[in-house]
Amino acid sequence: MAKKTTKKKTTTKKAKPKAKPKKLSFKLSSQQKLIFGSLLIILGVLLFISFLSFVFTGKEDQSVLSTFPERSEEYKNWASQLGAWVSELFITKGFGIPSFIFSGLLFLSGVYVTLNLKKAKLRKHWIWGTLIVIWLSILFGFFTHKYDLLGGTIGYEMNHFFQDYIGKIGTALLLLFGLIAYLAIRFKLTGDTFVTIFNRAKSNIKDDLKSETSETEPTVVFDNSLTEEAEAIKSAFEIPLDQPEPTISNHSKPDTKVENLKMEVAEKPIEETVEEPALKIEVETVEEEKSESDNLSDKLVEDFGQFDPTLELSKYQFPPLDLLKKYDNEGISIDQEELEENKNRIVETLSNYKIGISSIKATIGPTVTLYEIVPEAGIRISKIKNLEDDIALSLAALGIRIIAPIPGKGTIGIEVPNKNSTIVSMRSVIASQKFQKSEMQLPIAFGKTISNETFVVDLAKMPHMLMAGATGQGKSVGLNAVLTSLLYKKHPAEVKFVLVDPKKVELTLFNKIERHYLAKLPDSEDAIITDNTKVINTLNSLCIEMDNRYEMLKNAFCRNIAEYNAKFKARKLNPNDGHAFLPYIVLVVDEFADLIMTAGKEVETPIARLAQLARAIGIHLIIATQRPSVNVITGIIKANFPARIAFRVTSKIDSRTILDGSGADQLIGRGDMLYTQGNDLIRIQCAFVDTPEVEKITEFIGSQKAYPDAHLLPEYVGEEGGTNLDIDISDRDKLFRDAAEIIVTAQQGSASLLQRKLKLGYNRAGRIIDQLEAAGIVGSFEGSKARQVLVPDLVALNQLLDNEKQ
Ligand SMILES: Nc1ncnc2c1ncn2[C@@H]1O[C@H](COP(=O)(O)OP(=O)(O)OP(=O)(O)O)[C@@H](O)[C@H]1O
Repeated sequence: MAKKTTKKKTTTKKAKPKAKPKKLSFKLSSQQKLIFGSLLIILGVLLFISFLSFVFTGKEDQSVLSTFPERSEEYKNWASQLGAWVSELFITKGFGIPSFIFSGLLFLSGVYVTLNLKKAKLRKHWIWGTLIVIWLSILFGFFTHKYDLLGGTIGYEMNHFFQDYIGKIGTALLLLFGLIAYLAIRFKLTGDTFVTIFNRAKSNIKDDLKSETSETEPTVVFDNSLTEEAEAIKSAFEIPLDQPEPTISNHSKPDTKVENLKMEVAEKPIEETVEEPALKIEVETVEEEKSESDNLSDKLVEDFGQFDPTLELSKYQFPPLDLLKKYDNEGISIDQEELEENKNRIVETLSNYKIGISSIKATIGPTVTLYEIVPEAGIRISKIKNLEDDIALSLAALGIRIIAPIPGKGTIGIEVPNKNSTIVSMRSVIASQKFQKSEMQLPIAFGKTISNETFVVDLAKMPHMLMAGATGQGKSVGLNAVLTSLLYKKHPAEVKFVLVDPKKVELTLFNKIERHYLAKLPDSEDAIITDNTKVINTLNSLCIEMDNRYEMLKNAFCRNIAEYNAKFKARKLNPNDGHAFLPYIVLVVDEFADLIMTAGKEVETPIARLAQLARAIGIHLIIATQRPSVNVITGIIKANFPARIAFRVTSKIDSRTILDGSGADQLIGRGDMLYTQGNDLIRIQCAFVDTPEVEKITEFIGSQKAYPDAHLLPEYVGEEGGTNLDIDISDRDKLFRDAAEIIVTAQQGSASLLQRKLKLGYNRAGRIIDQLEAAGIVGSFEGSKARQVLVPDLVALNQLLDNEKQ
């Protein structure tokens, strides 16, 4: 049995690669490459011959060309009818003489295919070759005044086209620009290169001049008919030679003419030093080019670009904003009368308790207005905090919350619900710049804050979220807002959802995007999990996925999924070594209380494990519950879910369970919520997204091309052992003895009793019953009746179990 499980577990790990859909590729064998390559070479040569002969015989063939294909006609072209016809097409009707380049490209393609060289380079040759043909054709067309072989019809016509719009000079300049652009891109020429070339030319000219002067000097020196000036030059040259250390008297002697000449001579060595740096610059550029193509991954990126995970669904279109509804009463309207009335009442109530106010300010939000007051000096904050109920009474309003003091400000806040609340539409938050321009990994647009700002948070940073609220207060709408935000921002390749919906109706709409965005177990039919027993398998499968991902991260020397994916995109990780692009996985559980009630520890343990460890590898949990009681949100779960959202709850205790403080009980419902990520509480009006809107979005996505299947999670074989009665003692469940005691004490052999008492899932309880049957503690299965208990009391049970050990 033990062996069986390990075997199955190893298959589960291997099952992962199955999830990757294979890419379709068209590959030729080596023989096929040789055949295809040589065909291209021959075609290239034939094309060249046809073109060449067309230059000489083209005119003679003109008369018969119109009759093609006529077998009886005689053609002068060396490649006969086809040759003449193709040449006419390329040269006369096409690009003229530059068409020769096409024959060269065809030949080159043959060589590339035969020798199996890099296709990316060949592609470059074709692109550049074609551009050169066009450019040359226009250039030749520039100099001809009628259709001819040089530039072809295209060259001639394009020239006229340009000249009609920008004139002859404009066309010439355009051609020059084409040449410069080509040189700059193809040969990586820069302004510096021209400076270097210019400097080199300059120094060459100077060298020439220098040698010229040195050639003329001897004639001056040794000429017998020396003029006075030449004599002076001679003496000037001679001074340093005769006297290595010239004295001042020597310099003072010569006349001004000699001095001038001396200056010229002295300038020469200075000019020579200027030449050197120009040479140095040249050497440096050469070095740079050499060191570029060392790294394999850089080369791969250069040839194929960065890895694009969205390539398989490259035509995928994100849902447009129009699918979301616009509401009439969206904008905030200021009701001056209401503001004044509330202000007066607040001031009045406080003054009744002898609390003076030095200033008051109002910030109007979509559902609530915040009155910020600064009390007079010497007033205790706790005194105001205790007046919550009195202020609520005087304002005759529900949902009054006092924040004393407002963190980061020296004021006290009193939140009063507006008489007419405005709807925060999903459309308005999705369309906001804050959301659209966010660089977050998993951005969520929740709604608007009290100061009417769009509230966007990153789920990846949270990293898990707990959501609670009494029924009908906006939890499901909140979950839909989260999912909609991600659908508007993330490509199907980047994020996958695991949806658990015990209520069976809340998330069904997302079935339509199963093959785009959902993840499921390999052999399950529906991607959305509604059956509690399947949840346990899925959670355990996510734990395996987590372990697998950690292994991949470890092998890639990465600390988190963002680093890993960046490395994978830069082609630094080889898919043949088991690496793959990792999408984020978001697990959404719509009713957690129900799960805990039916499966207890079996659900709690993997959830806690995922919550503790999964943040780095991109698995994030969102758990919602109607009943935020301590046996649902246990200490271990709470500790690992720093981000909490509370919709309205019915009691202060519930509010404390979810937020570690009161406040959620004072909300007004309909999407009014409090958000905390550890410290401050932020009051937000959740964006409203209705079912028809979600339906439209999922339909829009669902109608597009999808992956062949939902994203498959690793297979998990649970502890369902079947009814094997020879169960080994060592294989027994850890809770076997506890279960036996419960059954014997109650004298009732039912699995549901164990489920309740031990908080077990159905599968595990059933398996323990099987083990109890094998041990002879309970009788065999009797249909709907409970099994018979064969051991009368605990003493007998202890005896039986002790005997087994011997
Ligand atoms: N953000 C919102 N803005 C305006 N109205 C809202 C908002 N959220 C919820 N509502 C209103 O409250 C109703 C109930 O919301 P929702 O179905 O989300 O509650 P729930 O907490 O999921 O309830 P249950 O637990 O019973 O499913 C909605 O039909 C809608 O009319």
